[in-house]
Amino acid sequence: MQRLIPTLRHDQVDEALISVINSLQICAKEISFRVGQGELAGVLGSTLSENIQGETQKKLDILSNQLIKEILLECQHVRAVASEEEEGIVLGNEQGKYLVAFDPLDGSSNIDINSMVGTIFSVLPVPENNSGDVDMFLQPGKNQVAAGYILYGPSIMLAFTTGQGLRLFTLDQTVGEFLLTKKDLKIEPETSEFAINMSNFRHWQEGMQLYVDDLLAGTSGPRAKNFNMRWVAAMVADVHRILCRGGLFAYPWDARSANKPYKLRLMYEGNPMAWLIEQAGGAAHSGEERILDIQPTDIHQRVGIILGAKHEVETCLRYLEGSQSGDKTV
Ligand SMILES: O=P(O)(O)OC[C@H]1O[C@](O)(COP(=O)(O)O)[C@@H](O)[C@@H]1O
Ligand SMILES: [Mg+2]
Ligand SMILES: [Mg+2]
Repeated sequence: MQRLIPTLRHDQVDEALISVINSLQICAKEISFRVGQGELAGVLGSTLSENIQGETQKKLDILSNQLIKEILLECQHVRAVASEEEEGIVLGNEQGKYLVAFDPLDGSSNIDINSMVGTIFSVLPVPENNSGDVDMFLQPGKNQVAAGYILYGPSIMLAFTTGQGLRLFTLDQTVGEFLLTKKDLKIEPETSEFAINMSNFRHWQEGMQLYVDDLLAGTSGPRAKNFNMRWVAAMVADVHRILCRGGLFAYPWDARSANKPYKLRLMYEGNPMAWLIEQAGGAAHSGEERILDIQPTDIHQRVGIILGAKHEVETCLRYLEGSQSGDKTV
């Protein structure tokens, strides 16, 4: 089985980018070891602090953030990093060619129940004639040069793309190497499984409510088939399931809080996941536009997310458009 770095060389990926990816691979091994040690490593539980987004930080959020930041900033090719757990960007080498945005620990609420969590990352090129500041990061997701996630589950997996298809690697813990276990992965355009936090139903737009109502109606409803539901509450794990067996994932607009109508973040959740899904032949949309086309205005900006099986995403979008145009008969 092929190791991660030789597959990148085979694909003729730029050596500087390979070096950034190698640093991310080191981070994955460090974090997975601590996740695996759990209570023994003293990493469970919350801290007294909140991140910039007002969310209580878990010990593992802080530790993972610290590890990734330190390891990436040691890489001479990293110009700056942006993290869910950092208010501003953190500068690295002025000559670095790449920017890395990351969610150090995704699915934080799963930490204390020994369930799946992950790390999500997105690598962008440093734009020419840049300000040297946060503006460098404000590029649409279609500019990404590498993106992926590490899933800390029963086995440690890396889903990864540089735009040459989607590959899955599994960490061989006996030798400490990520080995290629699936290449050119594709998602079926049709599905009969969806993932959404149903407890938010009453807060959604009418189109989303109508869409989910029709999924639940099964064979007796207009979709004329039964749909199954899954929700791991860690985007990494829900997206991983979709890559493995198809499905639709949505964290849509909701009306719970006027100044926070979306939960998930564009730069280090939406963009990397959208690219992985598109590379696998799926679709990723905000409800208003293709996620990868969104021009960010803030490194922590939030976004609606509807992604997965291409035809199912298109069907969901027709319900959203239909209800906005007053046509309820989608
Ligand atoms: O608590 P909810 O509504 O189920 O939300 C779960 C979602 O929130 C997240 O945990 C947010 O990510 P963080 O854990 O990195 O803040 C996603 O991974 C997941 O899809
Ligand atoms: Mg997250
Ligand atoms: Mg997180």
